[in-house]
Amino acid sequence: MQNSRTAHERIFVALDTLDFGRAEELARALGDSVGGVKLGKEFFTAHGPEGVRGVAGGKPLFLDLKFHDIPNTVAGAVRAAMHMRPVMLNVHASGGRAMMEAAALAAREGAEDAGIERPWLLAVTVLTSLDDADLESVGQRTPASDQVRRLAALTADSGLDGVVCSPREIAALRRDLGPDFKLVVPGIRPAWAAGGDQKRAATPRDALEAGADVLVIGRPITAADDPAAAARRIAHEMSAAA
Ligand SMILES: O=C(O)c1cc(=O)[nH]c(=O)n1[C@@H]1O[C@H](COP(=O)(O)O)[C@@H](O)[C@H]1O
Repeated sequence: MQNSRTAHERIFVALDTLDFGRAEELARALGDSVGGVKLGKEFFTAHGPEGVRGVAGGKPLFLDLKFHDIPNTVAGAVRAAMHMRPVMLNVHASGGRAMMEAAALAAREGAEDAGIERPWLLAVTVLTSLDDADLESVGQRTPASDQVRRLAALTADSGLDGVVCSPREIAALRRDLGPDFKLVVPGIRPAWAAGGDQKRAATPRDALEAGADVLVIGRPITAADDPAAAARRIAHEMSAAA
């Protein structure tokens, strides 16, 4: 996938719903206001690959299935995912180097088999819904910001294109890993939107200024009375930062 230039092209809208009709309607209504759609575990578990192809249509697709398993299993899943023609796909960095290397090889070979351009292969670092106290409760005493940097370095070393991180870590990762490493960023909350379950969040403008490549935004757009207007408002706020 090419790095997008205009603000709205950098937005991938998260269509987190079980309702196929609603996802289709949102994808249609938001068509020109965003750069692409993100379909993840909620929609995929309900509607499978066929549902994903149906909703994405020809739009750029971020397939967010966050694979995390032994290398052989993840490689097979990545290969199968290529038939949904994603431009971005993710695994969990905490699956480790061997898993990520297997995923990278599978993405190269799978894309060739499916006759598509190889998607950006990304690794999720520390979920944006977790803070330092949550990490500590699962035995992880390193602060989220340090853990994200550690996992992002491992991701780069394992040959992936970039990471999914929170807006709070963008600046440090840009310094650590340079301008070409892809930073795809959920946990985006305009000042006028509800925070919900996102704990490491920031505004679209701050995320863009810090150096995000793509912003993943769900409820601030999809739960708005007029989703297309909300997406345009966010793109406008981002343009002010560019
Ligand atoms: O990989 C992701 O996309 C992801 C990683 C992460 O750390 N945090 C996170 O929120 N996401 C996804 O980004 C989207 C954010 O949606 P909203 O919180 O509604 O804006 C959801 O679909 C999440 O599954």
